[in-house]
Amino acid sequence: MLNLTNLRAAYGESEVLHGLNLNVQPGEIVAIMGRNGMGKTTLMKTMMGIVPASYGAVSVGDTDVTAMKSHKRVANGIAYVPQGRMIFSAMTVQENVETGLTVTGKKTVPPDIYELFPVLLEMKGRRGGNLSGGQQQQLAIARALASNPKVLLLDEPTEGIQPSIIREMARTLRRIRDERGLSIIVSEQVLSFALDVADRVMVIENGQFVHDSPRDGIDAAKVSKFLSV
Ligand SMILES: Nc1ncnc2c1ncn2[C@@H]1O[C@H](COP(=O)(O)OP(=O)(O)OP(=O)(O)O)[C@@H](O)[C@H]1O
Repeated sequence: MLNLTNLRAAYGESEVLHGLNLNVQPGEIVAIMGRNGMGKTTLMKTMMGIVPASYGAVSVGDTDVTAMKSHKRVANGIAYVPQGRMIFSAMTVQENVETGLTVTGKKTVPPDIYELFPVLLEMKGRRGGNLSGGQQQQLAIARALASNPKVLLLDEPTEGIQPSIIREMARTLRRIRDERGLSIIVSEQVLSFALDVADRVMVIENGQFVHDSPRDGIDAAKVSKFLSV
């Protein structure tokens, strides 16, 4: 569903992604793990078209999106929950979710989105900035789902979230995958969350994938070693 081919990206002269290859199947959840500064956010931004690829390709299904601006990528089925969530704090919960509808031409939020996140329905008139961290994360996921994506990208969704909510988030993401059949790519530093949520775990180090393992039978100690400083 999502394919990266020899993907490279740089900030000025400094190359950060050194030729990444990845093939994510429809309905597959892939966790990309790595320490701070290893390139996870840059990879997310390059898939989303916020950072341009300097070489290689990003495609969704049969569509090559490498040359497309971000909003066109959204229209082609990629949705993004950025690190730090980037909720519009002065807008209401409902207005935040509605911003995700733009590419669909719909005017109202489909009820199944609020079914996934009942707390957002309760709070739909509240300002986004008044929600807790966990609720804001739900809002950011709801907003991303409003564009009806084929591929959902989440950049370190557990950052600043309590452990009990993190477990719930893993369950919700699997439910979203089961109900909608979409593919999910999540960048992460918390191994327990990655093992809860993902079908496959990759490790990125200095802009290269250094480990790729199915969740079942994974050598968790080895992955953990990559993550320790
Ligand atoms: N805007 C930028 N300009 C120049 N260099 C950058 C920029 N953003 C990131 N970098 C560098 O690119 C490398 C990868 O950073 P990136 O943010 O992708 O890592 P990360 O794995 O997401 O880390 P974190 O977990 O801290 O978000 C780092 O060396 C970082 O200093």
